Amino acid sequence: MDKGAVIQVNQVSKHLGANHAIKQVSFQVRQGELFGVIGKSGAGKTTLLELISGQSKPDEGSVSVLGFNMLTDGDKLKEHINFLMGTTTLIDKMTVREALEMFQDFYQRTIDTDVVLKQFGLAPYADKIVKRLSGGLRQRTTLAISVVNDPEIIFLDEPTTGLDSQAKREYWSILAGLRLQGKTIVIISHDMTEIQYCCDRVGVMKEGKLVVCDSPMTLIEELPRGGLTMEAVYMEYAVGSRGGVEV
Ligand SMILES: Nc1ncnc2c1ncn2[C@@H]1O[C@H](COP(=O)(O)OP(=O)(O)OP(=O)(O)O)[C@@H](O)[C@H]1O
Repeated sequence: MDKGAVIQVNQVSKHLGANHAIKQVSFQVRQGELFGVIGKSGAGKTTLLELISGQSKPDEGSVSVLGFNMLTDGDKLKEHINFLMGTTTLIDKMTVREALEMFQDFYQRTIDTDVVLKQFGLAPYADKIVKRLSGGLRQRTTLAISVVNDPEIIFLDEPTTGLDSQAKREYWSILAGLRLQGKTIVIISHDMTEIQYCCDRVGVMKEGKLVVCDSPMTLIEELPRGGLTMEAVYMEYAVGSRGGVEV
């Protein structure tokens, strides 16, 4: 693993039924990075996140996270990472505090509930039922859950989908705070504006391949046909004909 890399993915492939969902993907994520994964629906983003967070195993290739080999040391890694899916259904009927406490039980190392509530501005809502909160506060609750074990790496699958602009801004400002604490964050998003302004680097997926991976600014500046935004990068690599380029 390169110095500074906390995630190292080497030539990873994964089949899901008849689908070749991930095709020889290689990349690294460095310590403290906010790393975005983008691509069309079905491109393989969630499957990739599941592979690097230890939720599933590759058919070929290797994944090393924080120096742990995911094939042999997945259980040891659990304490050091957290994986947040988009849904809040599981915690809908609980209070915010109950939800945090339930997830704390999964880990040996945990942060005090009141500290987490305060950090995420959730103290006034601690005894409210999650389902009755606004979308922004619900997503803030799920993000708070994702730090209960003080993880070094957090994986987020489309956490801001459905949020209004203000709630998105609040969400990303909390992510920026977590990054300042040195946490590494890998996030899937369909919102090219938030990807452009908030991520350190972005990987673009197309049909199971990682077709390009760099900082948003570099990707924009090096667009072969020009363009000023991540939207143009998305159209070029995730949708357009350059989607077959290997990195
Ligand atoms: N359990 C499964 N069995 C068979 N094929 C699957 C399974 N889960 C996903 N796939 C297929 O694997 C491919 C990658 O799916 P994946 O969910 O990773 O895409 P995605 O980029 O996350 O899409 P979205 O943006 O819609 O969430 C798709 O073609 C999908 O239909």
